[in-house]
Amino acid sequence: MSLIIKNGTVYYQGKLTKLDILVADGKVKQIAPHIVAPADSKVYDANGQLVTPGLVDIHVHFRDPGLTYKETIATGSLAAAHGGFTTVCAMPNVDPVPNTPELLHNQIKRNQTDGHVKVFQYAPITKNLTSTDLVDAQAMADAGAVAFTNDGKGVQEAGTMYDAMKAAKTVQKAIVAHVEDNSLVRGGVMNAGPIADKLNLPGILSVSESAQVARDIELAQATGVHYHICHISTAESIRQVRAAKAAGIHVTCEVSPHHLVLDDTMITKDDPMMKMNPPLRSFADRQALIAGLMDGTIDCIATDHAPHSIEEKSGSMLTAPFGITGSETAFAILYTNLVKTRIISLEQLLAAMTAKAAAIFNLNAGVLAENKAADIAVFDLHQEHQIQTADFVSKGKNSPFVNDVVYGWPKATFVDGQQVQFPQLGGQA
Ligand SMILES: NC(=O)N[C@@H](CC(=O)O)C(=O)O
Ligand SMILES: [Zn+2]
Ligand SMILES: [Zn+2]
Repeated sequence: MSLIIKNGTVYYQGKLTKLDILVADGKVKQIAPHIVAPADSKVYDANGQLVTPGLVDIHVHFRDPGLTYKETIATGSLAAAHGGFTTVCAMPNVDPVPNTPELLHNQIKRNQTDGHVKVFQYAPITKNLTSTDLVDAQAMADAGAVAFTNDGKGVQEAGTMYDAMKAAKTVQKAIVAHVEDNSLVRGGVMNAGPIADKLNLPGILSVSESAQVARDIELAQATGVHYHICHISTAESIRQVRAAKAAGIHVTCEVSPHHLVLDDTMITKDDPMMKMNPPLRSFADRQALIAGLMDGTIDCIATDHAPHSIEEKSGSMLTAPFGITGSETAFAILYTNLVKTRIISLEQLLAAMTAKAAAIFNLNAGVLAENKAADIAVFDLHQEHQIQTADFVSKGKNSPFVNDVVYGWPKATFVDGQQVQFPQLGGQA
């Protein structure tokens, strides 16, 4: 049976246009104004709504296996779909870490069987993420790794990073870096500066990120690897990426929604929901991130969806784990805070969450086109929505955006032409 998504404002070929989309056999068959639907078609009326390619998130944590009380592949991928994402890349900081091609292969199979969206899998750079023992890059690439990352931990030694980059370059995969020099973190729980001082909380120096960015850009130039920076957060890091790109070094980077809309001036008390790694930086850093997104220094937006239990995220920032959820709130938070306020255009936001995100690893996603998979998301830009923890299908309720009033709440998500159902919410309106 075919499906027709009618009367939506469709993000197609970089523009927003009133179009219909005809779907059959899981694929987009036609995109045009006023399509006459085959008689037996199901009709989804998207009148007044935004219709986009399924969003692409190259940075999520599913905690499965090992920490499934926080999230599973099933719940995390359902949360992704609930946020309008149809393609994600899952981080390897699970337990056990997929250190071997066998474990990675098994993880990829489980992503396919349990996933409600298309889940690509990262391999670690080094065994158990903290050792200096490199994984077998060729075997991991053959097993299907999308790229290599130790996300959650910085690679501390330049020599380890250099060897990892050489190996990744040989198998034509990217090194995806959580940039953090442990010797500059100093037990901090939020950004170092006047706000941390006022709250009497230990600060994380912003050079803990940018010093390693500087090192890695040098190493990327020397090895020729594709070097991708996770959740970039400081003005100094942005300045270095901008210069590296101008010099023709193959560097890309992502920014998380929370670093674009929150900064440390908004931390008014010891609040674990405001604790994430990297920390919310200064107002000036946040302005530099927005400028970097606008001028293309930042390639894409990725949520860093990092679910934790409510018990873990209660109490003090001194003891709570780093990380917040992001899949379900990303689009609405960014639309409300950056597009409705006319800081960036809707087209810019959508490019950074679809085609530009997919392009980083050449994923076949993020673009609506005839004969491509019918991975589609629908958002309501007009209706107000107050975010509630009860909205979340993720096991993680650790969001600093609860109670925020937003626009752009997701209405429907289609994966290969099938509308994803959200049983915990009793289906979506
Ligand atoms: N971002 C976070 O604060 N936490 C992430 C790890 C990471 O992305 O570095 C996690 O796995 O919880
Ligand atoms: Zn990280
Ligand atoms: Zn992460």
